[in-house]
Amino acid sequence: MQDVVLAQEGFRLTASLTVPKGTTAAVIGPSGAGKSTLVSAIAGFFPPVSGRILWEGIDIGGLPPGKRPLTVLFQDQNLFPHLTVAQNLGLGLSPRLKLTATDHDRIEAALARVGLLGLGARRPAELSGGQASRAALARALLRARPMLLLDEPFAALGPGLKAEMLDLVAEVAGETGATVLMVTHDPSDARRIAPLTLLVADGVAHPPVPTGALLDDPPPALAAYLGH
Ligand SMILES: Nc1ncnc2c1ncn2[C@@H]1O[C@H](COP(=O)(O)OP(=O)(O)OP(=O)(O)O)[C@@H](O)[C@H]1O
Repeated sequence: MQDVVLAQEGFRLTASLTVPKGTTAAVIGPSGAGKSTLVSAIAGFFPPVSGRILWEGIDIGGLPPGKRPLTVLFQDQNLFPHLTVAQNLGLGLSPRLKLTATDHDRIEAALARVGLLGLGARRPAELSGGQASRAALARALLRARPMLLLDEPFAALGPGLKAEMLDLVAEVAGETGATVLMVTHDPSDARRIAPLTLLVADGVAHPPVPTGALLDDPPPALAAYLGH
């Protein structure tokens, strides 16, 4: 992000930073600091006032969300309620759901990977919150875009399940070489899978720094947020 300025009423955030390709970076900072806004801007849902957003040196700022080289996972509203779970996953492969036999096999494999084998025929309303999160993650995995943006998609899960999902993200990101940006309120999420962390506080999205060092010796804005 080059000299990016994001603003809405009473709120302004600047970002000049680079996330190294293929790494996982956590995004942490106080509530209302602008973490979700930052992710929305990268995903193309929130236009910056100024500045450029580049992927591999190419300005993606003019592209609509669906054309950007990324998948974004939010806490809610990831699944279409009128489609089955399998069809929702299918959207990760073909936006018009023109699916081949191979596609169906891949969908089954993705469901198995997130522990949802046999639930493909259900509608999202017939899943628990945790199962819905896993289905959304499975679709993101099938989409296999170079960048994965996570805006607390696992916040509603219990600690064990959340850890499992994080590990799955790390595993798949490792396999595919994806660059991951993960908004979280839980420093242990960052320690678990993100070598780098990007602090959003006081109107600035700071460049990513090594997670352990940042959390062990936090600057004042982060220390206050962490309750140190
Ligand atoms: N639709 C909106 N209209 C006006 N202001 C908004 C809107 N959405 C968010 N804001 C404001 O923008 C700022 C950044 O919000 P954002 O959701 O990005 O913060 P956040 O760091 O993700 O917070 P949290 O950790 O609580 O989710 C906040 O001051 C918020 O009040």
